[in-house]
Amino acid sequence: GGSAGAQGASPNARALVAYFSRSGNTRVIAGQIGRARSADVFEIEPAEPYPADYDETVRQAKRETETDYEPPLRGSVRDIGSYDVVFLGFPIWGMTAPPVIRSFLSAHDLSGRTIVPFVTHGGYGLGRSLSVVAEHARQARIVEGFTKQSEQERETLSQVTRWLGEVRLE
Ligand SMILES: Cc1cc2nc3c(=O)[nH]c(=O)nc-3n(C[C@H](O)[C@H](O)[C@H](O)COP(=O)(O)O)c2cc1C
Repeated sequence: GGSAGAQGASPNARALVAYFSRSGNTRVIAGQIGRARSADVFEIEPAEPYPADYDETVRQAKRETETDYEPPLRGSVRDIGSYDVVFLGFPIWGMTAPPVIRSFLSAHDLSGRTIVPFVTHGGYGLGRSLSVVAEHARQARIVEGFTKQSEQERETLSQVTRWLGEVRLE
């Protein structure tokens, strides 16, 4: 509805939390928003899951971003038009939004809706991500969101690998 949409994230607006997360940092924030605002929560997932291996995922994501590929989604939001506000969460992948975020925005008409981005990154900032969101949701209003520097899976993995090389079993 137009008037509720114009109020942005007012308490009466019907809100959806839609997020993508690989290692869980963004998922924690999504859950908190969902509980605090009694909002529906939708996890954006590719139809074909990314590899468990981190480096393979980095390579695949790089390829997909370079070719503007929009991976098919596992599911979509029923009746997206019933939401006034969409809290849209994702991690930064290769200095931009992950490919599935472009898929999500292409598959859901957010005209006249308010998008509130929440973004986690490993220390290199938001990159191009917010312009990519704007380019794929041209008729939506995008308001200032939330950003947090979070754990890097790569760093955790290398610490664990180092430790496993030294662990004393007796
Ligand atoms: C494929 C991939 C690419 C990444 N690229 C970046 C990057 O360009 N800049 C950055 O700051 N962090 C980068 N990161 C780190 C994540 O943005 C960061 O750890 C984020 O909090 C992960 O969120 P998640 O736990 O919700 O998946 C990357 C992580 C992955 C898996």
